[in-house]
Amino acid sequence: MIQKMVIDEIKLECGDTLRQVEVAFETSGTLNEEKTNAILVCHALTGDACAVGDEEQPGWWEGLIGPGRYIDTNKYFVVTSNVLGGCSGTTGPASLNPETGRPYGADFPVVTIRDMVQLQYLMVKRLGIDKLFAVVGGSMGGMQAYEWAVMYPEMMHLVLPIATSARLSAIAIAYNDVGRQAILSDPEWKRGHYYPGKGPVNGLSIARMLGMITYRTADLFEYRFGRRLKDERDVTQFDSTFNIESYLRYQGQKLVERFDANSYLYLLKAMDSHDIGRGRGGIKAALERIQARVLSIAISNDLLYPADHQEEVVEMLKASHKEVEYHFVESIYGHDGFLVEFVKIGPLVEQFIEKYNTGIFKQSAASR
Ligand SMILES: CC(=O)SCCNC(=O)CCNC(=O)[C@H](O)C(C)(C)COP(=O)(O)OP(=O)(O)OC[C@H]1O[C@@H](n2cnc3c(N)ncnc32)[C@H](O)[C@@H]1OP(=O)(O)O
Ligand SMILES: N[C@@H](CCO)C(=O)O
Repeated sequence: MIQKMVIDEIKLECGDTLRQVEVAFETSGTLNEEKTNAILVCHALTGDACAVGDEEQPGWWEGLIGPGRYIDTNKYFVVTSNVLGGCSGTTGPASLNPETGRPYGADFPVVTIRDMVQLQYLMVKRLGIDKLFAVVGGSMGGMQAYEWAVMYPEMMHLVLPIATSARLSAIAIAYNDVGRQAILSDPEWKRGHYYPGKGPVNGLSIARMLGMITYRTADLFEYRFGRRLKDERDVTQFDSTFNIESYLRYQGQKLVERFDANSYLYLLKAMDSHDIGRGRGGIKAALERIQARVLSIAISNDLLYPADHQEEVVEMLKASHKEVEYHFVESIYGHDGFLVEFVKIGPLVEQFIEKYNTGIFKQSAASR
C-alpha cells in the first residue's frame, strides 16, 4: 500500500528550496527491532513507489521482491518511494505550488539525481532508520544507488546498481533530447503550463516510442514482430502498419495514460545531469568515498548503459581497494532486462545480500 509523508523543506542543487514536499512511498515486510533490515529500492524513469505491490496493484519489481522471493520480504523491510519531480504521489511539476496555489508546471525547479537521493535520505531518517542494509536500483534507480553510496557512505552496508552507470552516456543524452524535443514542439505543451489539460500527449507518446526502441534490442523486435503487418492490408498501401509500429504506438499511448509530460522532461534533465564525479574531482575521486560493498550488474546490448561503462567503474573501485562484485547478464531485452530477467538477476542479488546479512542484522523474532 502506498503511504505519504511530508518533508518540510529541501534545498536543491540548483539553489532553490522546495517546501511542504510530499513523498509517496511503499513499505513491505517488517522493520526489525534494531532497524537494521531495511532495503531501499530506487525506481527508473517511469517507475513509481509500487515496487512490490499487493493484491490490488502489481509491483514493477514483484518478480524480484516479495515473500520468499530473491529479496525476501519475510526477512527484509523494503522501502520504495516515488522520486522528486515524479508524478505518482511525490511532489513534481503537476503538484500545487504552496506559494501560488497553482500547479508548478515549468516553474518547478530543476532537480537532480542528488536531490532525489537527498529527499529519500530525509524519508529514511523519518522512518527511524539510521543505516540501510542495502540500496538497490536499476537504470535511473541505479544512478540513485550510486549517489547514495557517494553522498551518504555510512548509511548503507551494500549498494546494488543494475543496468546503469556512474555518468549518463552521450548516446543516452542524445536520445533524451529527441524525446524532449518531441514534447517541447507539441503545441499543447504551452510552455509547461497546460494544467488542468492533458498537455502534450502526442509529444509524450512519441518520446515513449523512441524510448522503447532504446530499452529493447533489434533482435527482440525481429523475433517478436519481424516484418509482419498488423492487418491484411498490402504494404504498398499508405496506411498499412507493421506490428512493430502498432506495438510502439500502443506503448506511447499507454504511457500517456499514466505519466505527466512535464515530469518526463524534468526526469530526463535529472538523468542528463547524472555524473557522480561532477563537482567532486571526477568519478574516481567520488568512488573513493564509497564504503558499501558493491554489486554491479550490466545487461548485454544495453544501448543506454553499455557494459564497458560499468566495467570501467568496477575497475576503478577495485583500484581503490573497494569490495565489488560484477556480473554481465545476457538478455535479448537489452536495457529493459532489469525489469524482466528475474531468473537471471534474482539469484545474483540474493546471493550477494545473503552473503553479507549474517552479523549485519539479526532477524527479529517476528520475521523468523
Ligand atoms: C523500474 C521502473 O520503475 S520502470 C517502470 C516499469 N514499467 C512498467 O511496469 C510499465 C511498463 N511496462 C513495461 O515496460 C513492460 O511491460 C515490462 C518491461 C514490465 C515487460 O515487458 P514485456 O513483457 O516485453 O511487455 P511488452 O513490452 O511486450 O508489452 C506488452 C503489451 O504490448 C501489447 N502489444 C504487443 N504487441 C502489440 C502490437 N503488435 N500492437 C499493439 N500492442 C501490442 C500487448 O498486448 C501488451 O499490452 P498490455 O501491456 O496492455 O498487456
Ligand atoms: N522501462 C523503463 C526504462 C527506463 O529505464 C522505464 O519505463 O522506466
